[in-house]
Amino acid sequence: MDSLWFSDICGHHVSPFTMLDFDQSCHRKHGFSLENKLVFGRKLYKQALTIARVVSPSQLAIVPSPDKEPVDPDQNHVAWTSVKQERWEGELVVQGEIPLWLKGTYLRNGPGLWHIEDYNFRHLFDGYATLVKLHFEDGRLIAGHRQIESEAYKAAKKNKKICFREFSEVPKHENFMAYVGDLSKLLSGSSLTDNANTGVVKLGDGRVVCLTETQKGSLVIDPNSLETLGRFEYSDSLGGLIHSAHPIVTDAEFLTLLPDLLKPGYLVVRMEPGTNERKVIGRVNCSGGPAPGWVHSFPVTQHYVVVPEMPLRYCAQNLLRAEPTPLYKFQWHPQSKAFLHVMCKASGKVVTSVEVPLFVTFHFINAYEEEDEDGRVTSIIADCCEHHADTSILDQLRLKNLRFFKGEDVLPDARVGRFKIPLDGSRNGKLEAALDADEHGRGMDMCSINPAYLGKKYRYAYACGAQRPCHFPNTLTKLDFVEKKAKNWYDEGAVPSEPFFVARPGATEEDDGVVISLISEKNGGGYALLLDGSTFKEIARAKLPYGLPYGLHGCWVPKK
Ligand SMILES: CC(=O)/C=C/C=C(C)/C=C/C1=C(C)CCCC1(C)C
Ligand SMILES: CC(/C=C/C=O)=C\C=C\C=O
Ligand SMILES: [Fe+2]
Repeated sequence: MDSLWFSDICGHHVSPFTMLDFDQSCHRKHGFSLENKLVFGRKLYKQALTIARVVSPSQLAIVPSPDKEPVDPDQNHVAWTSVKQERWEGELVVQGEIPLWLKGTYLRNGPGLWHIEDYNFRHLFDGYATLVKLHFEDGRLIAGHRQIESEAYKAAKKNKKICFREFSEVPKHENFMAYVGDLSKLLSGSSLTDNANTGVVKLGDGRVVCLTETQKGSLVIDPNSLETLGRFEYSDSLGGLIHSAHPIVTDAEFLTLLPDLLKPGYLVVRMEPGTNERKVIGRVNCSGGPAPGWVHSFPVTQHYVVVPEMPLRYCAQNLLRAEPTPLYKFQWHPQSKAFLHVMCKASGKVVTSVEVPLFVTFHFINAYEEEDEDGRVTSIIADCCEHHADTSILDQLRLKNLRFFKGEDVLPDARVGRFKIPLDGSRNGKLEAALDADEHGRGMDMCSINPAYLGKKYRYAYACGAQRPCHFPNTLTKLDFVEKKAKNWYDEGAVPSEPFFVARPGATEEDDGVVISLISEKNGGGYALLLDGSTFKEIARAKLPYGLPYGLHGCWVPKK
């Protein structure tokens, strides 16, 4: 095996020999003018004063101790253990056969480093980004991983402490005045993280960008060397601090949502390949609640953008807090209800806003238009990985919960939630399971589809399901929405990452292609796995020199 070995995460030189038993201890408003910023500033300042009144300065100075690393090393699954070293690259030995048509690079991003010195992070989403590549060519596989050099990561390494606000972590303040100073930095966004640890997308112009929920956390990377090339600077003046972590990216466009926390609503924006300028398609005002619902992702059809308004809403007070709340930067507002808004992509007009049953989702799977016999669009179907309107999944993703699996069946139930949005002016939409959730063990998240079916009527989706008892989705699952059946792949004790579908060039069947996943094994090992998109049977696997931490979302960069 040809391989390059680099220094470990703390800068010590590591040889291939010492590596395998290396010890862990040595891991973004429309015209957001200055005036708006000042209004936002005043609002936040008032909230800060309220918090300061109820919490004494000494309490503000104290950040509660993070969750401790597990004592029992047997419980320390590699999926939840910081990546062993900064970077590695090498060719893998392949068992089985990689189809010769598979030419390109699968990239996967995720939070792979959950400690700085002896400070252990709290939540899965806090980790500093680890980018993984699997380059397929001529039946061979070159793998590699590398830490993303965000300002947040570099500063943490240099100063040996967290320096920016992460998902649940806030830099420790020396005193009350430092806390107030940090609040003013929050207004400009300068204290927010740029730790691009959620997804990676290939823009129509070829640039590859890693993303998270803060706009400043949009970082351009080189898909071959995995080097961080710099920040993706949005050249427009839309302002704001956060956006959806999952833009819809095709060769023709980049669509995303910018939540407006001041005047609750969302801007739907579009960016053309070769530009850095987002243009506003339209604006949706929220139908309920004090703030917009969290928009980690959203679906599109061929002519419409569906804007979800989930009752799990952003919460300005929680953004300001020095210590995490049970729902982190969010708050559950069931009385504010749940809505789906449908915007025409061409005109920017909101064609309908319907109330739907309460729901909780991170990930929309796909959406499409239903027509009558005259070709008129009568309704929209939108599918998501739905957590039964239960926010407890966010808590389940705390590292202490992920690291302590003692065989209890504690993964909250989830299903494929299928929304039906009538376009006849009715005020209510429906939400039902697209298939019996027992087909996939009542676990459901981390989904992909054949990208050729984006926004169109589709039959298949790939996701992670559950073989119970479990505490985290542990199967790779192929969902068939016509037969209402699922095929499941399972390896005892292993944690598979999001199954990613790559279509065979020239394919005419929706499921003609392969599904790629990276598996973290219970013995500390790991492997890249290829399943046949149709049969869902294994066609190849390749062992990595050491197991990698769990990762989130990926993209495919075809070889030109
Ligand atoms: C990894 C994942 O799925 C989600 C990550 C979410 C992040 C990093 C959210 C970060 C945020 C801040 C750092 C402050 C502003 C609010 C919010 C977007 C939640
Ligand atoms: C890993 C995950 C949910 C698992 C639930 O069953 C959600 C990840 C969200 C971020 O991309
Ligand atoms: Fe996601």
